[in-house]
Amino acid sequence: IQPSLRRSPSSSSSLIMRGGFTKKQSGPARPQKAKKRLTPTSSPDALLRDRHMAAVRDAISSQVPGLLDSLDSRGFAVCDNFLPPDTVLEMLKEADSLRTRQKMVASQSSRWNETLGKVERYEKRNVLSTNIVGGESYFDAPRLTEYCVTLVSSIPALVNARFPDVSLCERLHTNKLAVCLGDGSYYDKHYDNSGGGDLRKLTAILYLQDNWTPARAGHLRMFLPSSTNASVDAELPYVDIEPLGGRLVLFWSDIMVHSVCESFAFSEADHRWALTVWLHTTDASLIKFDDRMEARHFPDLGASALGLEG
Ligand SMILES: O=C(O)CCC(=O)C(=O)O
Ligand SMILES: [Fe+2]
Repeated sequence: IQPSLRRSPSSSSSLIMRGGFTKKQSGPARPQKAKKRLTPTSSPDALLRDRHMAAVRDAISSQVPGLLDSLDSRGFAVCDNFLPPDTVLEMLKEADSLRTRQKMVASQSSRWNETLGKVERYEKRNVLSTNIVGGESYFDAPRLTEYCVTLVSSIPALVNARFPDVSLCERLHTNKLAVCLGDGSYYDKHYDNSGGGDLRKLTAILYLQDNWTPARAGHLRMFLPSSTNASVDAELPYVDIEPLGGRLVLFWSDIMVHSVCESFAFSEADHRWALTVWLHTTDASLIKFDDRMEARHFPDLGASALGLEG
């Protein structure tokens, strides 16, 4: 069975970018050179860049090791105040300026169309997104770009040391900055890894919205891997995670089913912002497919795919 047929809807992130940038481009240095550049220079831009990357690196080295136990036992981990509030606010301002400058587009996803018998693309209602690409676009969103680059250069070593069957790549990643504009916007249940050669292995989401309140809702609903002896009809257990600004959520892209609950915005300040970085594995054979979980969460899809392929 083609895994790609069995994964729907999946989140979209077609663009693969390198962790670092080439010399010609104006973004931050390649990871291995970043240290050298931390020495103060006279350029205010370079100082801001180095300070921000150092803050993200510090957050990773101090927080991520403590998240690995939870990642191991539950498939996901949550870290509050991953970055200092003023850093998150700076990133939020940058993100919102991408929105107001109309650099974000209607976010797409894919789902199984039973009638057509194929996976179809569709626009998520009231959700805009963009990819952070660096290079010439670095100055559109310098702090967001530096955040993505630093994650991909610093997280893999920590995760790989703990999980030998993960092999995260320190160079390639995909990312997405997304904003839910409210009015009940939501994401259907999905796996991030959409199969068919998708190398995404670890999802890291940083929420940016300020002063979240329960009325805004928009929880990330994380379905828990069920025990092997649970009956097929048993309730699917889940945890609802509030999208609090500064909160980092890590989970396995290939095995964790999740959705985003309806969110509401009473003003533009209430928009729900998420910056997602997907870390890739270097070895496609390490992507896991749990047929049982897929059948339980997507029974129609599983039957269709089986029918098609069989
Ligand atoms: O924003 C979130 O909480 C999750 C988003 C998500 O599931 C995705 O982009 O694939
Ligand atoms: Fe997702």
